[in-house]
Amino acid sequence: MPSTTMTPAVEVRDLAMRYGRGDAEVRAVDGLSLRVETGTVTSILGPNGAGKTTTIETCEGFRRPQSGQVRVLGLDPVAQAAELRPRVGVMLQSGGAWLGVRAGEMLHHMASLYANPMPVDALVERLGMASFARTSYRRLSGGQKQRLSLAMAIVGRPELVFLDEPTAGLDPQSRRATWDLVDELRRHGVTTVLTTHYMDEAQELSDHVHIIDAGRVIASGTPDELVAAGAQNTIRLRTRAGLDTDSLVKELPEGAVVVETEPGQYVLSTEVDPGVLHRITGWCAAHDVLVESVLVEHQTLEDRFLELTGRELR
Ligand SMILES: Nc1ncnc2c1ncn2[C@@H]1O[C@H](COP(=O)(O)OP(=O)(O)OP(=O)(O)O)[C@@H](O)[C@H]1O
Repeated sequence: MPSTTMTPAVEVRDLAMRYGRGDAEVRAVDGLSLRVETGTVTSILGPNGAGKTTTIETCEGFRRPQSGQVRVLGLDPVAQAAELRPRVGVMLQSGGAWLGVRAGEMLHHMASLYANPMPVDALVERLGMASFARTSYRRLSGGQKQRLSLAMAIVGRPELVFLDEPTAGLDPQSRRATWDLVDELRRHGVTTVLTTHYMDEAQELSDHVHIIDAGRVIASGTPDELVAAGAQNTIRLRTRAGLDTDSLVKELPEGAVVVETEPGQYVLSTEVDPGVLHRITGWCAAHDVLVESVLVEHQTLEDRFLELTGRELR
């Protein structure tokens, strides 16, 4: 694990970003600080609207910090954009290519902008792009655009790469190929900053995770550290939809969280002992609630996320 005294690949200090003014003002980022250590895969997770994209776009140099400071590879991403461009790869969620250009041509063009690009044909093979290399950008499916966009981000052999939801909408095989690629980048010392809505992806790939909510970092650590810091257990309860979760949570130990993740499915983050289970079933009986199933499990990163934010990632 790299030493924390090294210059971090990304350092964000007390960043604040707003959109609009007056009554319409939105504080998208509100005093956010985080570090991404060199050579790590670091995930930024948060519910919709938490401020992830705004933070990442500021790191990429697309937005100027309104207050606070951002350093990328020790440089200012706006003032020193020209110096950073050959060293940083950016995977955009959409766009970045001309509509009429063929996927393979676009990648060759991108490669030609760098001094020492990866061999394009090998990358095309690697990401399973051969079948659509001669297809024009406008005819690519969403998943094919994702793969092209990933290839464009890494073809120049960047030291640091920002991947915004790299596997959204991909089939399991392409998803696995992307994971393998991120792993290989790490083995070559490349730093990856990832946003994802898939918790299994964050858990599998990340050395470090920052959880963002309402424009701030609310928890950071390795996936294991984050889980270890939470309630040890999760109770999954299946019954009818629309239970009064505020009333149910009063039966649980202090600090417990109850979230209805889908109609009729509840996740209870709480310490568990036989008395707690007894109180839950007692509450159900008192409220005429027939329980279909109760499962007690160890907490996962996804459960920890629910416990911290009270919301699902999607
Ligand atoms: N161009 C904009 N104009 C006005 N408000 C915006 C703009 N872009 C984002 N916001 C608002 O800023 C807040 C943070 O948005 P941001 O896109 O950074 O969050 P996010 O964590 O990336 O969300 P998601 O997971 O939905 O992509 C949200 O409330 C969003 O509605």
